[in-house]
Amino acid sequence: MSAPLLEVSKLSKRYGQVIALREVSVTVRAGEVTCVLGDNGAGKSTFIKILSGLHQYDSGEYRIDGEPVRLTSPRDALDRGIATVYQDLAMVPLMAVWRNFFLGAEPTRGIGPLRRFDIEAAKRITRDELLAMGIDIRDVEQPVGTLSGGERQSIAIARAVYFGAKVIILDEPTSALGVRQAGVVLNYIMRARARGLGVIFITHNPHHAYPVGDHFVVLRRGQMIADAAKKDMSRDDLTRLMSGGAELEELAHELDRVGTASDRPQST
Ligand SMILES: Nc1ncnc2c1ncn2[C@@H]1O[C@H](COP(=O)(O)OP(=O)(O)OP(=O)(O)O)[C@@H](O)[C@H]1O
Repeated sequence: MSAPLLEVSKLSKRYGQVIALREVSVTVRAGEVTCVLGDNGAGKSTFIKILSGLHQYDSGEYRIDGEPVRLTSPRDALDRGIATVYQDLAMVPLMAVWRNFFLGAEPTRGIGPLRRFDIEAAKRITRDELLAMGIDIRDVEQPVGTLSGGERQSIAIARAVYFGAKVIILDEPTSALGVRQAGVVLNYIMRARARGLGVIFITHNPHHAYPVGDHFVVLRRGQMIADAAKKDMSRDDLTRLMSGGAELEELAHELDRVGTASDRPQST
């Protein structure tokens, strides 16, 4: 079997006294969706930042195509085919869909001083690429801000695919969306997978993760509390793991609150 596209093993990271990640191991293969689930403070953002080259890890190993790497910037990650689609999507709402698609990487025509942005090519490529992902935008001249959240997420995914990503990391792509729009995005995740990409889907929602995931990793307070292939984990197991986490967090918070209240001097 060929080397996984991306593999981290026993990755740890601390911020001062806070252990944000403790020995986290995740493997991503071509044509697979790996879901990383966790509630607030589980370490999801830290995990994304390390994979995308924004943060360094303290210990463990990070391999891309089997080769150990120490990424120094998001550019470095992109050059190795690791693209991260953040919640804010890095799009300009007032600009047309096609302009956003090519933001910062415009196709040019001609050479030397005659080199110029090839608008027609950009529009055509945008239309074709979106269609290939099953996204039927009526008009690529439409400002991105007029599209639905699900459509915007899908365009960001299509853009990453077009620009050569082998692995896409999706940062809570469905969390701000209603059920229908979330369904739209989950559909594009399946399409990216069908095109042979490795997908890391970060979410706190087991109902969004389960239908599209091949593998599930659950983080709680920086630690892996579950790591299983779909055949070894039912939807109920995953939901239970996540709701258990939320309950525990809430309980800890409540205990802190009660503890603080009982420390206060009693008024007479
Ligand atoms: N720059 C930082 N300095 C200190 N502590 C940090 C920093 N970034 C994150 N942490 C802590 O590390 C832990 C993990 O945080 P992280 O943001 O990765 O979790 P998360 O799963 O993304 O949570 P959320 O869903 O709330 O964003 C938390 O306890 C957080 O307070």
